[in-house]
Amino acid sequence: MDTMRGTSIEFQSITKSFGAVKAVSNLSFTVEPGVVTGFLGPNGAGKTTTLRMLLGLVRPTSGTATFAGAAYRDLPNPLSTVGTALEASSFHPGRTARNHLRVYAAAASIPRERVGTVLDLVGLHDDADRRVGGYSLGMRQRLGLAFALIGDPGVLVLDEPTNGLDPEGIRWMRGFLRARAAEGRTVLVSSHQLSEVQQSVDRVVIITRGEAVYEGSLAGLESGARVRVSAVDQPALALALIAAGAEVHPDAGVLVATGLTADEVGAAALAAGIVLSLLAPEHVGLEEAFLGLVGADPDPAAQVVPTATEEAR
Ligand SMILES: Nc1ncnc2c1ncn2[C@@H]1O[C@H](COP(=O)(O)OP(=O)(O)OP(=O)(O)O)[C@@H](O)[C@H]1O
Repeated sequence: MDTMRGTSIEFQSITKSFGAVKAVSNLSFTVEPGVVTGFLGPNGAGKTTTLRMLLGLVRPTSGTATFAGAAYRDLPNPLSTVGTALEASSFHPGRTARNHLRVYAAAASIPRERVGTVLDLVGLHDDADRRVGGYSLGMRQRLGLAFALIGDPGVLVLDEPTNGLDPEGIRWMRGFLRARAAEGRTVLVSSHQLSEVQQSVDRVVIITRGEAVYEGSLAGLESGARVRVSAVDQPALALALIAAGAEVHPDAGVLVATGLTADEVGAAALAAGIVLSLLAPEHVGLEEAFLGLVGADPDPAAQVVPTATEEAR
């Protein structure tokens, strides 16, 4: 089904400082329609600030965030172009989901029938006439999605939609996001936990401390990992790999190179006339690759005493 074509989202050198705090620093990436893009980073990385700039809620210090070239405030029909999930806490506990949505639809001149359609879409049909105060967190998240969809927008921008969901809720969200992307919509979803979105997303943009550290497929995140390599003349090998753009550190008598594929490591050694005695790409799990990028150590014991490099960051 390709009934709805979302626009692309473009972030160009977007930067936001709050006084001395640089929340987002020179961030550039594009989000395409038809796929789910994960926007990942640890707490405080700058995800919410970036999304708020996109939605015109925070003014960038510099740079732009646009929908096919138009800033949010310049969209002729924002609700039918971009849907955003409201914070679960912003619902009035004494009112029903249907009532919330009807008020919202009326205010935006959206036909009343659309309320039933979105309640069905998010699976809240049977609970639509209950007070929101009695809703579980998962039901509130679904209500947030119903709001996002009310104007039938081509773009969905969702801040941490899986936050606090149980595994069943996460599984449901995965199917929901994938279905919206399969309809041709642009889906951008933020999370601080890779594991919560890894089966929902096609592409990821990873930021930490306001800066992008990875943009691409999940497979690329996993494979762009580490290569164990060795030669008789280890110092010459290290120099050749560093010159080719790798980061290199010794480990158990061999070198561990990051930033190059095994093929690139082999080619760099060959070009320098170095005969290798070992060339082994190392399998790194997704979570470990993610944590490696965002600066956390997957081994909790290793976090107790920060290393010199961590302190220097
Ligand atoms: N209004 C503000 N005033 C001052 N500092 C702010 C403001 N909003 C965000 N920050 C700071 O900017 C940085 C990025 O925050 P942001 O909320 O964008 O991160 P995040 O990636 O969304 O984190 P989380 O996953 O915890 O929501 C943090 O250091 C935060 O303290």
